[in-house]
Amino acid sequence: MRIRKTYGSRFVYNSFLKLFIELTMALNKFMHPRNKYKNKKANFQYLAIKYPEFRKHVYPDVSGKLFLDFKNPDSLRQLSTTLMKEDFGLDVVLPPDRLVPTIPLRLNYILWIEDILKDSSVEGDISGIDVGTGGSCVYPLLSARMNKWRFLATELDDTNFTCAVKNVERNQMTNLIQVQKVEKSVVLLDVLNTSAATFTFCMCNPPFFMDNLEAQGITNTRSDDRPEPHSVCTASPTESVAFGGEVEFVKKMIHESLELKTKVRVYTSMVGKKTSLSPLKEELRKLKILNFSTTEFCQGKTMRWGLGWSFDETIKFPKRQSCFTETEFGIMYTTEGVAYQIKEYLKQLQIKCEDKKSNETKISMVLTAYQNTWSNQRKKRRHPKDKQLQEHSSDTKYMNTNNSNDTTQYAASLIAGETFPVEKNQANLTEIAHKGDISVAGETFPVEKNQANLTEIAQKFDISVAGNTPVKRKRKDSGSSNSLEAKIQKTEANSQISEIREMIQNADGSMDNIDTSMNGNKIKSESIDLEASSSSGVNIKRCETTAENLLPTLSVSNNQSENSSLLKCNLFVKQIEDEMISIEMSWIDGTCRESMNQVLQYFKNKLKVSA
Ligand SMILES: C[S@@+](CC[C@H](N)C(=O)[O-])C[C@H]1O[C@@H](n2cnc3c(N)ncnc32)[C@H](O)[C@@H]1O
Repeated sequence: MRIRKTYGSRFVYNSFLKLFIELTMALNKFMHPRNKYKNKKANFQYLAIKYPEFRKHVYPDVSGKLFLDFKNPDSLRQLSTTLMKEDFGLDVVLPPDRLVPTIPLRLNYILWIEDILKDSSVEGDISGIDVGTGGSCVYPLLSARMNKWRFLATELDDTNFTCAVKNVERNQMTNLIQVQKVEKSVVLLDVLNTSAATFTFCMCNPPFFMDNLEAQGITNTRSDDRPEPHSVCTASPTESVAFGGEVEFVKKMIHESLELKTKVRVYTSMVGKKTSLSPLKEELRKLKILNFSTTEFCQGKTMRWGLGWSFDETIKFPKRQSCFTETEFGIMYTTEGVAYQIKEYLKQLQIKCEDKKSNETKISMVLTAYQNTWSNQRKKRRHPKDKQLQEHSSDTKYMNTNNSNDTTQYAASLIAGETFPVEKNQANLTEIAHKGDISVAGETFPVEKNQANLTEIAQKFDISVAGNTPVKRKRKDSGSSNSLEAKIQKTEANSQISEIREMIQNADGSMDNIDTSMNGNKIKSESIDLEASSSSGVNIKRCETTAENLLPTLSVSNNQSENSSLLKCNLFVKQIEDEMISIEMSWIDGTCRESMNQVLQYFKNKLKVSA
């Protein structure tokens, strides 16, 4: 999994943040357990030695490892034909400019049908219909080879039809597979109405796009900032486009099945988009077809979904097993899964979470936090002693002490968390300064003059810098330095630096424009704009934080009233594309807007860690 981006919306200043979770982790481990490619990746080295045609499509890297260009349709075609030959003994020719079947993914579908039949105790002579078999005739050929199932394969496209017939003949399977040319308007009816034959199941990989514009990617829902797909789409418009796309195609199948009823014992179809499942399930319910089920097919970086329904009560669909119900912080690529995981984090953070109206593609909740439990987590893990210090801080803030040295020492400790706070402060600041210019009280200190800047900044923050200033110093604005408020502000100032540092570390990349302004003894962080260069970068924009805002973060108060909340915000987990989930937060109320950034950043780090 990859966490791609967070950003503050432009239309509401820092009130809306988004985190995209792109589901690009290899899905192989979620392949069907009997899929032969689950634990055995294709061995390009071996295949290149054995098949000269395949050899032409692989390239070695510097270490000698062979690669295939998944964006080259010819290479994909060669890979599929080679795997069919090597692993199934099938001689298949795929027409150019037509869909190239991905063998491991096609196997997942066949294995699911095997499961349905097994769970329903369907044995003996098995016959299936493959609606739109393609030029490869891949499902019938593989199923006939694996299970000796008989097939009626239909095809609309002339080129595909001719090619499918030849592939069947080439493999001497005409006794098991019959390919039939069909007309556009119907899916199953024409084929079955004229015959008394019954079938055990039907399967279909429908044309997925609703029109040529969608096929060309002009009107699809893919967001601009997503990376290019891993492999090229090889399907031609004639085979990939149908009016209304896959939803209308499968709906037509559902309606036709109402007429055909048990002439086919199990109706199934694959869909290429998860969002297609909801309207199809709705249609089934509307038509009172209640014996239905869905499944997930996972392979490489691709996911597809299966939908099955039946009018035969003896048909039992295998218990739905989501690829992503691995809990306890194994990533789950569904809105429910991500929401579940986020709730676990919220529990750990003691952030109140109230569920709001949700549906399959959008889960809503309202979060309320009364104290900052998310900052400096890394440090807390590394230095449990700091926790004591922080607890100590919570206590001391109620103590009316005049010992400003203690406060300074503690403030330094918060940053350093070590026995030698001064050196650590230096390291912190150096690290921040190295990332870019630092602006203090409206003045910008260029990155080239780090050392000079550090001394000056340190004075303003009341932080000692090794070699330049004494270890313990008093703030210049002594008027407030002895007061409780000053101590908290000072502590928070340092804590704030620490947080910035942590954000920098967490963002996995170099930062530009760290702009931390100090205004007297108040911190005003006008803009923390962290743009990481890495793909898992974080871009947290425009956050406004003042020391006054931050004060409640130290109030580890027993009085957690709504009014004193540090952060109250909406959180939405949304399925925005098949392979993309977003976590969005929008501000409702609270005393520290920056905290919303921080909590989102916390999720980002945790999700990444657990991926
Ligand atoms: C997405 S392709 C799937 C091909 C193949 N089954 C596979 O999985 O690789 C869809 C196929 O359905 C065919 N097709 C479209 N409408 C059809 C219809 N009404 N009846 C039969 N085939 C159809 C297309 O020509 C195309 O070959």
